[in-house]
Amino acid sequence: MRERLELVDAARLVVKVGSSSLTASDGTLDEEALDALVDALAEKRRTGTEIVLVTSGAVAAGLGPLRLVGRSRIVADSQAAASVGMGLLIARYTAAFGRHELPVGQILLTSEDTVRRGRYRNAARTFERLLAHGAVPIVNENDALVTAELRFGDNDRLAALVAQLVRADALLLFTDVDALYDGPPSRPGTKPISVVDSIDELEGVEVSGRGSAFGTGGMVTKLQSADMATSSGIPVVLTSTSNVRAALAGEDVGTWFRPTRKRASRLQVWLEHAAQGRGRLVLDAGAVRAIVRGTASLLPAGIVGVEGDFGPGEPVELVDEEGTVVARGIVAFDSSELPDMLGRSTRELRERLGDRFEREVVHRDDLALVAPVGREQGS
Ligand SMILES: Nc1ncnc2c1ncn2[C@@H]1O[C@H](COP(=O)(O)OP(=O)(O)O)[C@@H](O)[C@H]1O
Ligand SMILES: N[C@@H](CCC(=O)OP(=O)(O)O)C(=O)O
Repeated sequence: MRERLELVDAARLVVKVGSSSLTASDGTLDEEALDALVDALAEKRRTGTEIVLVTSGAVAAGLGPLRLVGRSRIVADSQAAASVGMGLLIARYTAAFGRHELPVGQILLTSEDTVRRGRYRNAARTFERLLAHGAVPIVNENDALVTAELRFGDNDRLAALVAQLVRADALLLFTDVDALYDGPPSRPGTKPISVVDSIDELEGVEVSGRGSAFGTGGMVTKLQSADMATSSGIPVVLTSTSNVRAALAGEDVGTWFRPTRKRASRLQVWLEHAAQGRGRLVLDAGAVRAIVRGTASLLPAGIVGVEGDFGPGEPVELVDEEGTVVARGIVAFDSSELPDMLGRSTRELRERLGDRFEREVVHRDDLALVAPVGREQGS
């Protein structure tokens, strides 16, 4: 398939490998599998493609040394295992990439690092510097410290966020099945799906949670990840870890998820997929229509209510009068300034309050539509 050849000379790829691919049947870290993966990635790196690796396996790798049998149900035990296991994992990756003279940099993320704009930008900067210095960033969730409320829990969606953050050309999800199947692969007669144009077309395809004792999230979170990436213009390959070389070479292995939208700016991607509004602006029906059309900025005249406490430069949700979130955007005014401005024209505001008030409340470059309406945008 010609479109897959994009992978041959891609500038930047995000590769995610699941616990099931890095764990031997006795529950210990499968060093041979890890070395084989690194050899293939290093070879790709030599051809000029930058690689960011999102790796799972910290919890699984830490269970053995702590003599915790199977996956403990106690969260604190998993966190202790992750702390021990992440050290082992990174040591192994450092040695394996070291054989190819490639330094690695460890990045442990929490959802807070993506929700806050300053931290998102900071993370993006660190990735850029690591890549500029020729290092391979190795990413996992900061399992040892993250609380239940702030947890991604699975690395599939984390990998999609990282792909957006570093503006990758493609996201590759490596797991223990060779493709997405039209039903649980263990069921006789199920068939692999080679191309997905849109996640919506998978209605009726049965996907389930984790497939092995070591994975988290199973195919459900992989499809969520593919949806996040493709809706921001990033194609996704899903296949087994044994197909790494073939996938990187653009061969027809596994499942290829086509991008469903054009590439958006980093700010727009952040607003749509990661940001959390600090407050809400309630829009009248005319303003909602103008925003959904995708060409208008939000002016004070179209706002009928303000909720929350926020300052200029912070993300807010734009909601219709029923409370449905239509878009998220960066607001230009403080929440205390807005009530006096509502429903007024910008000219009237300039005359009453001064030049600073003759401007958009949210500029159209600083806003992103939110699904389901947003799905139609820019496609
Ligand atoms: N429709 C499906 N197609 C393919 N795999 C599926 C499907 N539904 C469930 N699965 C399961 O998803 C598993 C992969 O997810 P998971 O165990 O979380 O792996 P990883 O550790 O790589 O993230 C597979 O082993 C497979 O059994
Ligand atoms: N962050 C956890 C892995 C979570 C996870 O998503 O696992 P998996 O489904 O195997 O990719 C760890 O390193 O053990």
